[in-house]
Amino acid sequence: MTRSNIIPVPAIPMQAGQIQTRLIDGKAHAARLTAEIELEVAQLAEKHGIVPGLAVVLVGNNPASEVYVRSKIAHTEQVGMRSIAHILPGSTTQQELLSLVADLNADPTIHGVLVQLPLPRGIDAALITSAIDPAKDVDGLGPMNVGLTTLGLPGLVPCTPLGCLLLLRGELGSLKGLHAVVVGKSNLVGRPMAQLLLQEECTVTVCHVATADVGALACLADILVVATGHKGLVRREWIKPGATVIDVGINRVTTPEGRTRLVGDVVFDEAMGRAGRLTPVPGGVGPMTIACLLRNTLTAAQRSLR
Ligand SMILES: Nc1nc(=O)c2c([nH]1)NC[C@@H]1CN(c3ccc(C(=O)N[C@@H](CCC(=O)O)C(=O)O)cc3)C=[N+]21
Repeated sequence: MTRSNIIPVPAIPMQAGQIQTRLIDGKAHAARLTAEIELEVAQLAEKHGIVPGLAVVLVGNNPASEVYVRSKIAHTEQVGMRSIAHILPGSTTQQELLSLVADLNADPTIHGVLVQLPLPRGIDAALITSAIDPAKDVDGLGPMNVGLTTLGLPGLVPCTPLGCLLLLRGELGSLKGLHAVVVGKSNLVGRPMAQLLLQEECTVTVCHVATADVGALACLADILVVATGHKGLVRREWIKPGATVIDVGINRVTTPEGRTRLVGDVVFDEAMGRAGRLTPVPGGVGPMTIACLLRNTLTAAQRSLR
């Protein structure tokens, strides 16, 4: 028997157990951002008589989407902007949706257009996002804004990745030279996130569903951004001791008591004491997504003056 069999060598360095994980307070970061936005909205009204208008389009009845849309509308009004909800039945055709988007594009009182995803079967999401005027594409998901973001040029940046970036900058300052691992390659989060981190001069690794050993790459990350929608994916061993972990996952689970609650993609209890900083779910990325939507709507309204 070798010595290591008698005295078990801990898989984790001893100090790792002593790490004090700092929770990243997304609500507090979002509140600061929102206060700035509120001020600029007031200035825009005073100097130019403009009230930023956001149109939120929801097709079909997805209970989770309805909650987000209500929340978006409430926040928009809190900062003094106007929001217009278009709630359409699940039977809406692609043509009907395209024609609504065309009307919103032509409406000078609307500065931002957001079509909530996912869309019902039979509607091509890429076609719809492409139809939104790039100047009003506050989700930043259309080809023009995706291109601008990728080139590092000023356009409209997708809200969730922008929110994650602002959290990272706020917590860490410069991200230059850090190794960022992004898990997930969705158009909504993973891909734009990787582009923004590249812009910050991070070394970026993108892992996805076909990656052979995600854990082996994840544990090299100084910054680990997880956006897969798989609860329990990220275990303790996947996290480099002291790393900053951004959990974008939102998964609804039912507790043994029959209540529903939200969990992320990271096993929270295992990340505590291992990560240096960690975003909770809820209260992490979610509030920043909403704040960034308001930021983008304000930006679109400000640019409409030029
Ligand atoms: N075109 C489009 N743009 C989106 O930005 C978009 C979308 N489609 N489809 C769905 C996802 C999801 N999403 C969230 C926004 C806020 C919270 C949020 O505020 N979450 C709170 C908790 C909310 C709760 O308790 O249910 C939190 O994490 O603290 C969550 C999720 C935007 N999305």
